[in-house]
Amino acid sequence: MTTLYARELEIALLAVQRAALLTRRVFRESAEQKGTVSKDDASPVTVGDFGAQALIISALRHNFPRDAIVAEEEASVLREDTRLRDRVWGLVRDTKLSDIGAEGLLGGAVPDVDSMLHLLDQGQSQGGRIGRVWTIDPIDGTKGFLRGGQYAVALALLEDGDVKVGVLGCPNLPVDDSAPLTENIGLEVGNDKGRGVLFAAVKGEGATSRPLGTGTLAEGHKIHMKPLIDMKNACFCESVEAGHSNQSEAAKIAQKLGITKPSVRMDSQAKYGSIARGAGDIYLRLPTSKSYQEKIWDHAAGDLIVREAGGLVTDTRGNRLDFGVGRTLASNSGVVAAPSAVHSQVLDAVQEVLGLKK
Ligand SMILES: Nc1ncnc2c1ncn2[C@@H]1O[C@H](COP(=O)(O)O)[C@@H](O)[C@H]1OP(=O)(O)O
Ligand SMILES: [Mg+2]
Ligand SMILES: [Mg+2]
Ligand SMILES: [Mg+2]
Repeated sequence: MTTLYARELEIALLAVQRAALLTRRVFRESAEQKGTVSKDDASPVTVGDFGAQALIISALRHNFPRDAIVAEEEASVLREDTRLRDRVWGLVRDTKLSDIGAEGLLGGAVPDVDSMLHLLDQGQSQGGRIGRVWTIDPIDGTKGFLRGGQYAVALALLEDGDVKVGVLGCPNLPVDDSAPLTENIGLEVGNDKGRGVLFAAVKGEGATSRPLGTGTLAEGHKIHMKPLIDMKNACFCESVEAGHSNQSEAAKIAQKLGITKPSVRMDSQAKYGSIARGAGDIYLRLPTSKSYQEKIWDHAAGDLIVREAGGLVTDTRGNRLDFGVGRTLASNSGVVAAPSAVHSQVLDAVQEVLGLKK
């Protein structure tokens, strides 16, 4: 039974559920209809990212008005492009939870388009090691979202730099925790049957999974990483995008560990959720450049969910991910997530291949 952070967890689950309803509507549209624009760093953002972020911030502002928010997106593009703005507004205005009580807990509808733009800009906190900070990735794995594959709606609460609550909504993962891990690219659009899962964790209270539906929240059930008895049967997950994680180094590490199965490539923090429920075993994220700093919203929820399911998450140097240094994981490099019992063995192989051994 959840005792600490019960209210934060409930609001986070409902906020992610509502945002995921919005993203699902956009997911069904063709690539052109997703309203994709390119950001300054050349990464894509869609009407789904903007709409989901506005809904989540609205729920947080209603319930926790004093907390800081670190979110990926902001409204400047929408202030210039009124057509895009109006499409986002249409989605935000029309997306509600069917459970009226739950919708009320989130504070109900965003009143108008200007409030929506104002909400979208409320995620620019610099983060840091003091106080309560929510971090939001409204669509994690936008490239997967555009490709018709995996993506996640991610929300986490940090307190003094430590992750206390994490929720991941994965609309395209199988509901069934024991379903085999597949790449799921080019999913049949409009057929959500058997798909959609909400992962959650509270520090010290374990990790759960439940169906991500449209109605009243289902009860969560505990999930655990799979005990890895024989490394050669391990299933490891990595990014689809070769630019996000070094796939050739990952292959060398797998070989060193004696892993015989090919890696499963999927976008987003769906990888963290998948290993937390034992559908996969190991998640490696290996830097492709010295200059890229991982963002806290790309890892906070997944990090806690994996650790609460019996895993260990470090960077390639063996340090825990430090969410207290700002909007990025500036003091970390890459990610190594594995069941606690084998993490040091995996880290050893990672460090040998990357030449990090002293
Ligand atoms: N060079 C990079 N290295 C690692 N991750 C990156 C890089 N560029 C973008 N990302 C981020 O990786 C995340 C997706 O990871 P994955 O490939 O595992 O699904 C996205 O949030 C994406 O950010 P963005 O949202 O700005 O596109
Ligand atoms: Mg992301
Ligand atoms: Mg994103
Ligand atoms: Mg992005």
